[in-house]
Amino acid sequence: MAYSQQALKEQVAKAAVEYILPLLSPTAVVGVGTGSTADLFIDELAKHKQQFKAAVASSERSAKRLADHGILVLDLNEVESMPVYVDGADEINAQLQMIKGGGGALTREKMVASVAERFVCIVDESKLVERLGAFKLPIEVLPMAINSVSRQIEKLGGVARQRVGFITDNGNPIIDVEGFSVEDARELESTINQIPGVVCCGFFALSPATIMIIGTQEGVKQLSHQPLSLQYL
Ligand SMILES: O=C[C@H](O)[C@H](O)[C@H](O)COP(=O)(O)O
Repeated sequence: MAYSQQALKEQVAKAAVEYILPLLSPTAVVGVGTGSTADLFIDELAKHKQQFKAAVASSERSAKRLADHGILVLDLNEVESMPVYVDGADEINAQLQMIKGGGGALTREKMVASVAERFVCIVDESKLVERLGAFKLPIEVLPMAINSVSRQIEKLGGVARQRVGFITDNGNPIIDVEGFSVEDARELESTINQIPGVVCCGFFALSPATIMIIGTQEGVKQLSHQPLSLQYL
C-alpha cells in the first residue's frame, strides 16, 4: 500500500523530533519553520516540551501553534544561538539547496535559520528535484518596489507576478517568479539579493540545509552529504 503525502509528512515530522532530541537541553531554544510539514513537526515537538526551554517561530502562524501547545515562544532578538532550525521546503536538491516561501514566510525563515547551528529540512519525496526552479520563486519586496524589482527580474529571464491578496507577516507583498533557468542557484540568489527593494529571495542556496530528512515510499531517509546524487537515496 502506498503512503499518502500526508502520511510521509507525518513520518518525517516524527523522525525530525527523534533527530533533534539529543541536541536539546533545558536551556535550548528550537527554531521552528512554517507550513504544513512544520505544523506536524510542532505537534510532535510539543510531546517533548519539558526537554527544551523555548522556540523561535518563523511566522505568526507557527508562533500561535507553538503557544497553543504551551511552548514558550521567544522573539529572535532575545536569542543568541539555537542548536537547530527545522522547516519544510517547496523544492530541495541533492546539494540541500532549497526554494522556500510558498507560504510566504521566507524572510523570517531565513533569519531564524541563520541563527541556528543546523538546518534540518523535512520533506516528502515530492519536493526532491534534480534542478531548482519548477516551483515559482517567491521574492518578498518592499511595496514601492514591486514594479521596479519585477522589471529587473525580467532582465534576468524570469516572469514576475505579484501574489494576489497576500501580505507577509512583515507587511510586504510577494512576487512569484517563473521561467528562470537555474544553472547556479547560488549565483542567482546573490544577484537577486542585490536588487534594490528586494527584502528576501526564496532561494536557500547560499545557506543550504545541513541535513534533509525525506519521507519516501521506501521509508524515511536522511541526506547530509552534499556530493551525493539523487540516485544514492
Ligand atoms: O513559506 C513557507 C515555507 O517556506 C514552507 O516551508 C514551504 O512552503 C513548505 O511548506 P509545506 O510543508 O506546507 O509544503
